[in-house]
Amino acid sequence: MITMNDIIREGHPTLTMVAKEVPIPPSEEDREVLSSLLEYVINSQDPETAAKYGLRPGIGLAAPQINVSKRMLAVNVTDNQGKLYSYALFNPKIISHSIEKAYLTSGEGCLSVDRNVPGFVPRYARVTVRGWDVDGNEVKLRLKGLPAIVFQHEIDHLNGIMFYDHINPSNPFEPIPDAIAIER
Ligand SMILES: CNC(=O)c1cccc(C)c1Nc1nc(N2CCN(c3ccccc3Cl)CC2)nc(N2CSC[C@H]2C(=O)NC)n1
Ligand code: NI
Repeated sequence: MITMNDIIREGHPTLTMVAKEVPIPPSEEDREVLSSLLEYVINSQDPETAAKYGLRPGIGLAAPQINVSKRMLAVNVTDNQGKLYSYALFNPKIISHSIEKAYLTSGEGCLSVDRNVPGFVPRYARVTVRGWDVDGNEVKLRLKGLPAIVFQHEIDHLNGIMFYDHINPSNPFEPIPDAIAIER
């Protein structure tokens, strides 16, 4: 199982690399890595398991964060209508998105960033993501709200982008025009 010792932190070169596509159908090794990402996110949200293994809670994790520079991510998040989005995908890609933006009013955190970086992170309000699941089946997701934010944060990791790269350096809390404010 993945623990915090496996998660690399900012300053590690892998976090700023563009990760490689995973051959589909996936190898047994790639399937195990993808499953371990989802296992971590789920474990980290269970208070007992998180306390037992010292896991920092997260709702998303990308393979580069465990020093595997391959295009894989896992998300386990409930939206504000109580719908659970639990996905582990190979080669996820945003194939369309809204013009409208959205952001978390509390800012974003990252398991690879051991500090608080305040500021609004502008994201697309709605995205359509296509990827492949652990069995090699194509998956297409239409996302909005917090799930859309998390997928964009994790897909950024596959392109070597950190959430704070999107924060306005001169005014981190500058209002984002016409954007949806997501309170959590
Ligand atoms: C600087 N302010 C903040 O961090 C911040 C501050 C307040 C609110 C939010 C909403 C913030 N923002 C933020 N909070 C989260 N969590 C909220 C708590 N939660 C959690 C905690 C405990 C048990 C179970 C769970 Cl579920 C885990 C996830 N996660 C992310 N991100 C950004 S997208 C990837 C995702 C991620 O998994 N990061 C590790 N951002
Ligand atoms: Ni992150």
